[in-house]
Amino acid sequence: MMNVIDVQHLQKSFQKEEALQDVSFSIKKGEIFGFLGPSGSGKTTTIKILTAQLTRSGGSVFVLGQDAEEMKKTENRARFGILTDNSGLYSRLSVEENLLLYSKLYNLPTSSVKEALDFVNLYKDRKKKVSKLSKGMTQRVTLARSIMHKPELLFLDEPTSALDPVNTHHIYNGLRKLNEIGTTIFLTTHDMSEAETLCNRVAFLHKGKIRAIGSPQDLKKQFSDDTITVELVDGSEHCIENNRKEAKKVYEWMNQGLLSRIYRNEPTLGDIFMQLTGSDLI
Ligand SMILES: Nc1ncnc2c1ncn2[C@@H]1O[C@H](COP(=O)(O)OP(=O)(O)OP(=O)(O)O)[C@@H](O)[C@H]1O
Repeated sequence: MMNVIDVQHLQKSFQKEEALQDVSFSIKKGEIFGFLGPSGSGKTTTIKILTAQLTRSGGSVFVLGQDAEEMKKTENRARFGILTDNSGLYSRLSVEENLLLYSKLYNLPTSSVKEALDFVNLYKDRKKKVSKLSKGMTQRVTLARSIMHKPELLFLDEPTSALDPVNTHHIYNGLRKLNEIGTTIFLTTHDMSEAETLCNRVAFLHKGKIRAIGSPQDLKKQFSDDTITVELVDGSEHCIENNRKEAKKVYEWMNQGLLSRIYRNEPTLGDIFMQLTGSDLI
């Protein structure tokens, strides 16, 4: 399958600081790929390079089959959407007026405005001025704008950082639907549960370097210590090895009707990140 994004040995320096060092990864069409890292690890810098807002210092970067620098071109801008901190909305205009302006820019039918507002659960607030919106609402308007033209590729920089759980859930459902109709999604986050809920694959970024890459399930398997926790009806917990010898113990407990719950001990993505880098994701 075609790689929608292909990054090899990407390097970016700001004056003396090396923000990205030899970063390589690729993303296939239809994937939801999570770029996970703490503040300052280089996530936004990567998005900016992929979307031609920043020039790289080294390496090769292909997006939608072309050098990332080509993403500046108008015909390419219509092929992807970006959600970043910088909303670029007109604060004196209403939510709806902002989206109408954008729909005209991209020659979209007016119906695309309602569709996008429904997507972010904001149709009832469409007449509100952007200057009067909360941070979370502003983020939802920006998200509506980034998906209005049904892009092939969507870049989301911390998409739910300002949202409450209800709206986060709403956005997750919307993103899955968008993905089902073929949009490839590249998202950055430092929220591990967000990555687990949404992403087919994730990359851990730390100090400008990729430390691990894979599906959340594979990474958990790879970093699992292969132990099992057995909870008995008296409330006691027993951590045992996942092998034949220990299985006998489990069988005995089961025979005596003492077993309450049994589960494999898997590390969370946060545990794996800590194991690899010695630091937290926040
Ligand atoms: N324009 C710039 N000039 C100088 N240094 C920069 C610039 N942009 C980013 N950096 C530096 O590059 C590093 C990576 O920054 P980046 O914004 O990509 O991190 P991030 O992972 O997106 O962090 P956050 O989660 O806080 O947004 C940081 O050390 C930052 O200070």
